[in-house]
Amino acid sequence: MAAVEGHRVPQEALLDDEQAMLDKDPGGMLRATASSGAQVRESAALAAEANLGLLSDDGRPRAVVVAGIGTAGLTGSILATVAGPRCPVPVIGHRSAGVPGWVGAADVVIAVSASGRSPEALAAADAAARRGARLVAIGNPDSELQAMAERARAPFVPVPRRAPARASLWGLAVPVLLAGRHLGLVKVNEADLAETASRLDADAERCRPAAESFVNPAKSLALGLAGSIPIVWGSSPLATVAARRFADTLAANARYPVMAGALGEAGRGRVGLLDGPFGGLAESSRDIFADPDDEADITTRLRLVVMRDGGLNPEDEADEPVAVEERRADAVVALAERRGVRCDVVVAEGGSSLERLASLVAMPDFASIYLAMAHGLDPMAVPAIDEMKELSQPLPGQPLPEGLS
Ligand SMILES: O=P(O)(O)OC[C@H]1O[C@](O)(CO)[C@@H](O)[C@@H]1O
Repeated sequence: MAAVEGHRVPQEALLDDEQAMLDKDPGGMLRATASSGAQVRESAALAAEANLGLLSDDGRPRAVVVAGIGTAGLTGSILATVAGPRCPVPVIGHRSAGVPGWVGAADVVIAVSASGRSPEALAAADAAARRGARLVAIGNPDSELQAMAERARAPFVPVPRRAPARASLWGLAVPVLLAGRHLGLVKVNEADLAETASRLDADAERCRPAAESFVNPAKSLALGLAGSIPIVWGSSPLATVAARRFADTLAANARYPVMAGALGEAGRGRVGLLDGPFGGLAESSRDIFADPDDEADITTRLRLVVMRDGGLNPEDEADEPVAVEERRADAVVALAERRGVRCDVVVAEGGSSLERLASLVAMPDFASIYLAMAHGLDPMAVPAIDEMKELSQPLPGQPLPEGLS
């Protein structure tokens, strides 16, 4: 096994030392995350140059499949949530190789891969072309994905790969949304994109490494979560996408086990965790006078993060009124308080769904990086992912996914 470096017990002081943090980030994860606003602008310009208009030539599709894995796969959830509950066409995220069996000429496949070479996205592009579905591909220029799109005479949006996929979310998501706009699924306009980019810039400024913990919401969220098991619940479908994103970055960057999901669903089952050995039971038996540095006294505790949406306005066309979501969010905060389970609330802001999503994603993205740093972990290099890829390579002679050779 590769040697794993870092400190099991988080070291708060590390987050006050800007140089130590930058030393722990040789790949530039903080810088890449701070470029989110620039990614929105750049990808909007790149998408405008790609021939996405081709997508609208054949009218509204029967269904749209967004194919890709990891962060690329999350762009499908973003398209679905920004399209909202009244979207006239099903938007389906497909996170394994190829496309669902029913996909045919009436459908659109959006194949997304930051590297332009994930087997999942390549197999989807190949399957879409063979089945006569309309295809659009998004990813690294001069990649296998671009070559496949060209062979299929499909539009390709070349998103330069400057960082790992998880720090390229906005660069990948914007072309997916703009493809969705050409298909009549979303109404994202230029002002929404500009405001989203500005918000991402402003959050990067608030969360910059030089800003100390008491004025830096990402550092204080990271320190709050340090040593706990985070549970992240979203109050609405949009907030749930942000909750899942936070679970992804906490796992990949900080290597924390996280539970994330929709608060509505959690309220019918998983909310029981608040009563259990890591929730209320841990809190009621905790010795508040114990020395926090005494390892024998460290109790693993839950920490709840509630992503609150609040909706754009109370007349939102959702099937569930905003007031119901709001009451549920208040309820879970009250439940946590009654049991002594610590809780953070992140509240969405902004005038469009996209900007609101950005407001729930940006600060927690930084928090996941600071949490990695508090443990002395390089947030970018994840040896387990490389080892996993290496060990799961197909053996010589074993079949590859459909369409790949
Ligand atoms: O976007 P890509 O390059 O297809 O990669 C898919 C996923 O695979 C990883 O690179 C891990 O191998 C993730 O970081 C990423 O989200």
